[in-house]
Formats: sequence, structure tokens, C-alpha cells
Amino acid sequence: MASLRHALIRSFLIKRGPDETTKRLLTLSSALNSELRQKQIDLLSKYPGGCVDLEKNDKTGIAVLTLNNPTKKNALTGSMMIDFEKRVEDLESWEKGRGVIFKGSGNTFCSGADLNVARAVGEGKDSGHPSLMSSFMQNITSRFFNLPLITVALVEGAALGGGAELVTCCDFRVVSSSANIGFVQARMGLSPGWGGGVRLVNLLGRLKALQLLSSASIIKGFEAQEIGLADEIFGEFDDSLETATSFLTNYTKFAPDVIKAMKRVVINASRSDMQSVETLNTKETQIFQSLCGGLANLEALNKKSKF
Ligand SMILES: CC[C@@H](C(=O)O)C(=O)SCCNC(=O)CCNC(=O)[C@H](O)C(C)(C)COP(=O)(O)OP(=O)(O)OC[C@H]1O[C@@H](n2cnc3c(N)ncnc32)[C@H](O)[C@@H]1OP(=O)(O)O
Repeated sequence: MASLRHALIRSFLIKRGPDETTKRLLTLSSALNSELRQKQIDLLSKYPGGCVDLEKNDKTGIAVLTLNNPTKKNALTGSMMIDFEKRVEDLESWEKGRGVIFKGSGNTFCSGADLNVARAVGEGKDSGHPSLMSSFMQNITSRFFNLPLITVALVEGAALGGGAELVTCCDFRVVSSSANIGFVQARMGLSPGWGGGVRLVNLLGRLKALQLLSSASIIKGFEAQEIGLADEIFGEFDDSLETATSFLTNYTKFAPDVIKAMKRVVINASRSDMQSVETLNTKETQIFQSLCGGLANLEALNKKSKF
């Protein structure tokens, strides 16, 4: 995909004046983007099930975003990925918003990609399906990460594979002591492909990220807190939503404009990081595409292992 893009761009650069070139490059880039988007939607909409719900409270400025696929421990189907994008779009323009709690239904966060989707995407390796799903999910999770709102992941039960990657796209993490967080991609013959590898290194540093990814170990709340992956822990008798709301309220006391300005200050200060994140994500997708649908991945899917 990238090499085709470069070849086309190079052909446009030849024998054209700078203004004409810029205009044509913009047109070309937008045509390529809409073609890519159509391919992503065509692929993901083939795998329906579950939904992503958004409840916004204009009075408090706090929204609750819920992954809702309880019979599969909130595994993400293709249509849920599309739904997720719509909810993020809604949050991007929420005037009265201050903060978001990101959670799963039924006391569990997310068991990763729906294994049926993971299999179908792997089997479509030759048509570039791993890269289509990866770039779609990286785009949404980056947009969520850069919302002008304070975001908290409420993590209980399982946060595995892609589910663990979603945990990293929030500003903060409030985690149950009994939660199971695992970047289990290696056990699946995969590497992270939803932007979670880049965010994990930024969050924990190179060494701890490498330890988590290469061991594929599953950690509980207190261990997550020890390494900096959890900001607050709650116990089995605590009301999880109440705990997350009370945590978030520490950061959402002021007017929406003020809160948004603070988040923008932080985003702006890391702008140089953000530009490189796009390039790094593209590389993450290439690495993911190289493993997805490979022997180790297909073997893991056939074993239907439970973690
Ligand atoms: C491409 C992205 C890739 C990545 O980057 O890593 C992925 O995310 S691949 C997916 C990685 N995740 C998994 O492989 C999770 C596998 N599931 C489990 O380990 C366990 O189910 C659990 C999440 C630890 C929960 O265990 P438990 O509480 O004992 O419940 P059950 O196992 O009985 O699960 C209930 C029900 O849910 C189905 N399920 C669970 N996860 C998925 C999933 N990711 N996709 C599809 N279905 C899932 C499970 O099969 C059970 O179904 P039934 O047997 O029909 O009741």
C-alpha cells in the first residue's frame, strides 16, 4: 500500500510546478484515503455482533463508553470497531464534555478481537486484511487518546490482547485488584496492531514494555500499579463505576473549556511525539501484518486457547 502510494506521488512530482504539484498531491492523498477507508468499512462490516454504547451526562460532563458484547467477554467484532469510531466522533464534538470512563459490560473489560474476526483477518493476509484492520483501529484509538477530555479506563475481569491495547488509549487506568491484564499477542503468534505497542512503550518505558510483550504474562491489579500501568486499584466489594467516577472527578471539577484547554496543553506539548506516533504506527502495522495469518497465528487460533 505504502509503496504504491510513494510510486504514484513520485510520478506526480515529475514535470510539474510546485503549486500544481501540491494541489494534485492533496487530491491524490484524499482519494487514496477514501479508497482505504472504503476497504476498511467493507471488511469490518462483514463481522457483526455486539455494540459500543455511549451515555453522555451534560450536567456532570462525564460520559460512559461501554464495550457491549457480553456473551464473548466484550470481544470486539468488526461492527463494534465501526461503532467505536462513531462514538469517538460524537465525543470529539461534545461541548459540555469534561471526561470519559471507558469500560466493558458485565464486570469485564475486553477479551480482545473477536476470534472469528482475528481468524478471518489472518486468512485474508494476501489481500492486506491485517493491515486494514490495524490501521483502522490505530486511527480510532489515536483519536480517542487525543480527545480534549480526561479519559479513564475502568478495568475489571479480562483485558487481553487487543483488550490490553485499549487500556493504553486512556489518560488514566482504574483497575480491579483481580483484573487480568495481558498483552498475550505473542501467545497468539501476533504482535500488537492497534497502536498499543507504541503507547505501551510511551507509558511504561522500553524495558517494562518489552517484558510485558515478550513474556505475554497476565498481571493482576497490584502488579499493574507497581509498573505504572494502573493509577488506582479497587477491591471486590467496591462499586467499580462509582470508584472510577470519583477518581475522574478529581480532574473534571472545572468548566469544560478549562478542562479541554488543559488537555490541549498536554497534547500540544507532546505534538512532536504525535507526529512520530503516526510513523511508528505505520511500522507497527507492518510488523503485525508480517505475523498475522502466519503459521504460529493460525496454530494458536486452531487451538482455541483460553488464557
Ligand atoms: C487481532 C487482535 C489480537 C491481538 O492484538 O492480540 C487479539 O485481540 S486476538 C484475541 C485475544 N484474546 C483471546 O484469545 C481471549 C480468549 N478468551 C479467553 O482467554 C477467555 O475466554 C477469557 C476472556 C479469559 C474469559 O474466560 P472465562 O471467564 O472462563 O469465560 P469463557 O472462556 O467461558 O468465555 C465466555 C464466552 O466468551 C467467548 N470468548 C471469550 N473471548 C473471546 C474472543 N476474544 N473472541 C470470541 N469469543 C470469545 C468464549 O469462547 C465463551 O464462549 P462460549 O463457549 O460460546 O460460551
